[in-house]
Amino acid sequence: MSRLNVLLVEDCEDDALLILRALRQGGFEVTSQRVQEVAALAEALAQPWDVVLSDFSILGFSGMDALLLCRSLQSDVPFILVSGTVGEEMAVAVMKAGANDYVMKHSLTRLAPAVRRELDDTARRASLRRTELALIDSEKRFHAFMDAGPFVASIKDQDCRYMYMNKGWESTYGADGADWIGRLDTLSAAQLQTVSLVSDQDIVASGRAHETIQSFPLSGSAVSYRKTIRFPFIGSAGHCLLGEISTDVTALKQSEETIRRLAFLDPLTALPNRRLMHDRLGHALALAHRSKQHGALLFLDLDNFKTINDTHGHDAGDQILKLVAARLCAGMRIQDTVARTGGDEFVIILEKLSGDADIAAREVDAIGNDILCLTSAPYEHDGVAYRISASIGVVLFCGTEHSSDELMKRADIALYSAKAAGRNVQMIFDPVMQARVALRNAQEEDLRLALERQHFVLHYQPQVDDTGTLTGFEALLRMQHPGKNVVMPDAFIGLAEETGLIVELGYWTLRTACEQLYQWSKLPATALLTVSVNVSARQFSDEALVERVLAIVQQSTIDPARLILELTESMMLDQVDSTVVKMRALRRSGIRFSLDDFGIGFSSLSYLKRLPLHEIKIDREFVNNITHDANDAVIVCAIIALAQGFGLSVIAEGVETVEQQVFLESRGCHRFQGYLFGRPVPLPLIDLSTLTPEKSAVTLM
Ligand SMILES: Nc1nc2c(ncn2[C@@H]2O[C@H](COP(=O)(O)OP(=O)(O)OP(=O)(O)O)[C@@H](O)[C@H]2O)c(=O)[nH]1
Repeated sequence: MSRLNVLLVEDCEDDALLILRALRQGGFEVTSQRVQEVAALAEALAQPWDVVLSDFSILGFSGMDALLLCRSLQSDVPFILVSGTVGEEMAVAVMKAGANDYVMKHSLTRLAPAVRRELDDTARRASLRRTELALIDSEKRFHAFMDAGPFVASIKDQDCRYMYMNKGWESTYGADGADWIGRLDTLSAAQLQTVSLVSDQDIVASGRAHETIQSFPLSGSAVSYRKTIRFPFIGSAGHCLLGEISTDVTALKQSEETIRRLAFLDPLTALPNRRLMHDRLGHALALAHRSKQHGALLFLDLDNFKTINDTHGHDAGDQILKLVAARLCAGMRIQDTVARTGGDEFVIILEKLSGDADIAAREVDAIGNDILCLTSAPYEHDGVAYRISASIGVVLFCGTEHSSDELMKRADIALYSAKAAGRNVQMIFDPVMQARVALRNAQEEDLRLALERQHFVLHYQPQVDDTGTLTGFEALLRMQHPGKNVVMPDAFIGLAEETGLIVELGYWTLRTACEQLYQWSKLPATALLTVSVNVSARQFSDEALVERVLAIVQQSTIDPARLILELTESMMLDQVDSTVVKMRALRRSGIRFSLDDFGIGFSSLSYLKRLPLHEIKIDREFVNNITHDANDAVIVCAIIALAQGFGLSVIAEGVETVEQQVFLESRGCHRFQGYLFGRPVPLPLIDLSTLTPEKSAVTLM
């Protein structure tokens, strides 16, 4: 039994009972309300009903009135006219006005089936309506989504004609979508190829998705990049449709490009960096192997580039590096690689040289000379002219006999030789070079170990005044491996300078000398002795020099006035200003300075004026000859007069004979150092036992 909630518009109670009975007999479990006035009908229609059954002639209003009221208040409820009197014509009019059916009172057996049918129809209509609404809603959502997203979308039919496009499509292509519905795309096969696309027809035929990154100019702006996914799918009619979604990946592509640049290009010159150079070298080796042609690897390093930075600033240095890079690129062939691998280092890879080694060497030689010429031509930046040269190390290759690492090592060795040969030259690698470098490396290692294992000692050479009184010592560095002979500085200082080890060696010397000075300071007889220590140019240019020297002096608790640092003239050449600043800072603490080897270098009176010196040391070269070379004698006299003029102390080194001493004394030099008074000797050989505070006298054993 199905439930039925009936609104009965009937003024005859008997008829109403008959109608309800017919419904129950027809299988309904009926609940009902009967109305017979318009007001009551309107009130009843405020509630939902399954069906409205209405007589046609009711007291005071007609079935037509009931129908119209019903439609205005509940448009969808089934309305069935149940009447005994209405004529055919009226019945048709009522049906046209929206009644669902018409049943005569004398054939009420029709009523229940008519009601059931109407209930079914109403349910179907409601379901259809719901589907329709859902569809409208879904379509609205689809459009809202497709138009709001940052992408371009379109759908084409099985003939590849446009069926749909979103707002993104319209704005990207600047076209009205409506004009394109039903049309085909107009890109030719060649155009499709240039943007790596296959035709719509091919995609439909293959049934496979196609994906690509497209780059094309858009709306006059720079190049934009779009990723396009085109995929076939089956539409409602079983046809294969084509969907296309493109997203703007410009920013992504730009980021990728930036990452690529950072990873492989040198940011200053935009040349390939070391990593990319390595990769290109690998390819060049493979090519040389296949083609049996030679290639060459050139390491180029600018000469004394540091001077440009120091004199004109880092920015000017950068500009010169860029100009050098531009010249190198302009001077090379298209197949060659120019890379920047570090500060002022460039690498050039030459490919496709001759298969004959001699000819290839001549080719490289010519190219290398061209590079030397083009790099050494003057540069101009900001109205200033710059000159710089380069040194080049070259290694030839053919095939993959040597790894790229080995080739780079060899080019580096050749470059080192070019630098050692005086710069502004190119050197082609040869095995003798390699042996020399191996030897040098071994010596460097030896030096490093010697420093680490404390295989250095200080020898002390006395300095005396004209009464023969010991005034102090010069501390002199020697290398001494256990059980071996003493090695003089000439054998290792050059290498120590080159490798930078001289700096640490210098601090070691200073520390050791200060410790000794402290030992002497504890005894009254030796308390006034001074110690002179040589400081190399490289050490003096150490940023931390002042700090470290003061720390050593402080730690050893010596009187700084007993320490004399010996500088050479040559170190004034490049960096007078910074040297003066450092000297003054140390001078303030009491440390004194002696100018070593005076007279042999580029002595300038202006140094003597500017430097906070305490003493000038006359070089042994002049002292040696003073008794038999008139020129040297004149120079020595001038140096002594100069020192006196500037109020500086003067000491002569290399004094070996009494004649020399007498000469010097007669000219006003009263302090001496030389074999006449004592050779440099290790500490245990110095006997200070006879010294008294009044008159120092040193006996050398
Ligand atoms: N302006 C600038 N200088 C740099 C850059 N990278 C490194 N340098 C400097 O380049 C110089 C390279 O010096 P080196 O090659 O060791 O020495 P050099 O003065 O060229 O002398 P030689 O090579 O021995 O002839 C150093 O002073 C670095 O500080 C850079 O990107 N810009």
